[in-house]
Amino acid sequence: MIKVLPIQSDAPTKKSSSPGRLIVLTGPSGVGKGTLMQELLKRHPELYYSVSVTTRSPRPGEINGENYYFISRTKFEQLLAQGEFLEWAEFAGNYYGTPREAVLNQVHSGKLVVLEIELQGARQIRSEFPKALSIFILPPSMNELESRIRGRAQDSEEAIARRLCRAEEEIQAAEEFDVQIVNDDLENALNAIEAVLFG
Ligand SMILES: Nc1ncnc2c1ncn2[C@@H]1O[C@H](COP(=O)(O)OP(=O)(O)OP(=O)(O)O)[C@@H](O)[C@H]1O
Ligand SMILES: Nc1nc2c(ncn2[C@@H]2O[C@H](COP(=O)(O)O)[C@@H](O)[C@H]2O)c(=O)[nH]1
Repeated sequence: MIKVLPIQSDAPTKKSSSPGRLIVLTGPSGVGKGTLMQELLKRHPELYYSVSVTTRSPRPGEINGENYYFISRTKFEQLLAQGEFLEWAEFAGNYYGTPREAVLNQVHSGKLVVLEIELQGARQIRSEFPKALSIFILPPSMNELESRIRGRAQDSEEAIARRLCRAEEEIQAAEEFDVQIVNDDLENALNAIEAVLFG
């Protein structure tokens, strides 16, 4: 089940005259959001990538504080009760959330802040922060999506099935977002994102 925390309705851009802005990068698991994000950060180090909090176990090579802040469910629920998340969701059996304070501070200081998040969180940000720019990343096909998730070789069969099932649902929602980009050729997709962000 997906649950979303209601968040305050004051959009950060209303509090500052700076050009800071929230950018939402969403799309199904395995579509390549993280890969695109890494490349974007290499090309545009001025972007601020919001490191999420999760109760998922780290995958091999993932670093606490860099890929995610990995915490227990009890700790997540405590932070949630304290209103520490800008948005949060339960996805494939784990909690994920965006740290509120760090993100809003960066937006207020004039940064483009990118949230790489799943559908329910993206919807919540869109509804609470109407000036946020939202980009939905689509796979070239469901077969290609499955082979990317399998190729990553970091999820159990059960997790793969859950992610693919959820992906079907998420793709139906693509049109809700400002821009849709197919991540077929990586370079083309990157160029399309850059065009949207920087004109
Ligand atoms: N354009 C592309 N062509 C081929 N393979 C790609 C492309 N983009 C990403 N991949 C590969 O697909 C796999 C999944 O990518 P990635 O982990 O970035 O997806 P994701 O959307 O961030 O997933 P999640 O939301 O589950 O974190 C990786 O092995 C990555 O190398
Ligand atoms: N709503 C949120 N979704 C998030 C956040 N951080 C990551 N995600 C999304 O979760 C799924 C699964 O991620 P994985 O790393 O376990 O493969 C994926 O779609 C991520 O984009 C968050 O803070 N909030």
